[in-house]
Amino acid sequence: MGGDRHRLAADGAIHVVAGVLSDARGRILLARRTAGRDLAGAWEFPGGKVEPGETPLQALDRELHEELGIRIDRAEPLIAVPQAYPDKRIVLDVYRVGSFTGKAQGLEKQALAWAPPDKLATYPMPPADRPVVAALTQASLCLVTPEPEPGADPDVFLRQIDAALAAGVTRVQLRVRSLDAASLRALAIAVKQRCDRQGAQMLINGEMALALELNCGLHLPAAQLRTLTARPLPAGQPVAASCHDAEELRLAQALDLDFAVVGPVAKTATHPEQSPLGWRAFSGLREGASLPLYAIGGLGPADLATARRHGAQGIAAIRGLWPAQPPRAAARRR
Ligand SMILES: Nc1nc2c([nH]c(=O)n2[C@@H]2O[C@H](COP(=O)(O)OP(=O)(O)OP(=O)(O)O)[C@@H](O)[C@H]2O)c(=O)[nH]1
Ligand SMILES: [Mg+2]
Repeated sequence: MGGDRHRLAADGAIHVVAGVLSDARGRILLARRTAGRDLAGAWEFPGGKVEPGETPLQALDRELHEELGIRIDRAEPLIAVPQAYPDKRIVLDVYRVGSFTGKAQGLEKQALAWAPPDKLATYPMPPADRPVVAALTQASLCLVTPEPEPGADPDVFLRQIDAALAAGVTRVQLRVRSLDAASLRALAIAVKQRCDRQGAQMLINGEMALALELNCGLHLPAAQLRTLTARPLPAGQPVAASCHDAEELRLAQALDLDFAVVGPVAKTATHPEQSPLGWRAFSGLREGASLPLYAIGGLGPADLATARRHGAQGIAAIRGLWPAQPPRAAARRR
């Protein structure tokens, strides 16, 4: 609710707040937009437009009180998604409501549903909500592996993978161009085993045949993305792409890819020749797409909150997520 008065963000976008409410079983509350409003029939996170003079949390508390009859005790920022619709631009500013008082009811005749997180993606939702669902259900840290040192013992590389997984990485893009086919295949099998063991997801960069053989994901460099006319793997296997501009993002979305990695956001040691996008341009790209994005380029786990504020579901990094020192082999530890 909220009538016609609403607050515009500094760049002219409509500021919308929405809440993620969970029940004791971890299910998440969705509300169905009623007939006669924009995006009628779509499922959404309850909320609405911020009014002049309100803070985002005051607006969220008011909206959830009007729409559901509850009051917020505690809420934390989850992700803010800039999104361009045909008739307007919004920023969907989503909060995880840690605790609330009252029992949620559909006070505006809207249907409500408590959805298990793994079922969220099956509800038809507005485009701005897709990155929100990704932020709730997918990896926030995506490691892109550095090239193995020439001639180095592959075990050192694998121990570093283990350390990165132990530190919280749950998605790994194996990006290796310097090895011959047999060594790459052996390394990919070993990395996949480690990811499987830790419940992490592996995508291999550029190697479609290996992705099929190992039943893992595929990450497309932008040049390879541009050669495709259809999604290269079945729906169960994730496919992602590196994108640098709106056209590559459109293509990734048209091919129904699962996510894109966009950057470089900041200056990065591994690609010093590329000039950085900056967060403002990242948000501009975010606004025109609805697939989940990872921000990459000079970032680390400490940048996750900033990335989420600009609509990234997570950060991807080589150096930022790679253990600085190869951990010693277990056998040599005393
Ligand atoms: N509440 C909410 N709005 C969303 C979501 N996703 C999304 O694109 N929107 C868009 O954000 C805009 C504001 O939402 P709203 O219609 O709930 O605003 P409101 O409660 O103040 O009601 P109003 O229709 O009386 O102005 C709509 O254009 C809506 O389509 C979402 O998950 N939750
Ligand atoms: Mg509303």
